Amino acid sequence: MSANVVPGLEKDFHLLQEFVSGGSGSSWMEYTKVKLYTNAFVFHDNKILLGYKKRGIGMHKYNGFGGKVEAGETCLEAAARELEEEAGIKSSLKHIGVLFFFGENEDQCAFHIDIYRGDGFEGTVTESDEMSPQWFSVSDSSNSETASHTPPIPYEKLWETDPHWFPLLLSETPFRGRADFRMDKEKGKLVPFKWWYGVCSA
Ligand SMILES: COc1nc(N)nc2c1ncn2[C@H]1C[C@H](O)[C@@H](COP(=O)(O)OP(=O)(O)OP(=O)(O)O)O1
Repeated sequence: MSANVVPGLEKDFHLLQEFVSGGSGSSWMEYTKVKLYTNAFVFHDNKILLGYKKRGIGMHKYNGFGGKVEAGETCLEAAARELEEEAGIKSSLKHIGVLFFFGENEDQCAFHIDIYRGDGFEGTVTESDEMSPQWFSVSDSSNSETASHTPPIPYEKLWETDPHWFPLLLSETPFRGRADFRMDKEKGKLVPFKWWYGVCSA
């Protein structure tokens, strides 16, 4: 296997073309286990639905709707379940990407997050214990009536590495990526120190 293969993204790595990479880290951190998660982003009428996370991982950030894949369910089933539990809606979900994420922790546990995109939805968007849903504009803000009533995507309130791959989600471009976070003792939080994102060329 090539030395440039990003650990965690071995599957179909040869089909990926680098989109963006960066950070100060020279090598990827070691992990000993991987947990499966999902994250679903619903689009409607030139808007994207994001949830303000009220508790748990990523608290106080905006994100898609998702969580752990439970035993006995597929990632797609988990994504649909989490979307309904956290936002009260159903959508026809298409797999659009994978995020492999490692944040320094004692268990050396990494996250494999399957990212889904849904265009349109059924049901009524409803706040849950975990997420407060809100629509954001994906239009060019200068010439859209929708945009004038809907705030733009709050990039500064997403996970710090999300702005790297959001253009791919918005343009429906399949992607894979990895981001490693390290504990910054002065800031008292995990901060990104190495990332790589690629687009699927086949
Ligand atoms: C860079 O790291 C991350 N980026 C993004 N965009 N999303 C991430 C990152 N790390 C985790 N996530 C996502 C993956 C999941 O959608 C949620 C976390 O799920 P949660 O812990 O809330 O899982 P649940 O099964 O819902 O948890 P409960 O047992 O509390 O219901 O964040």
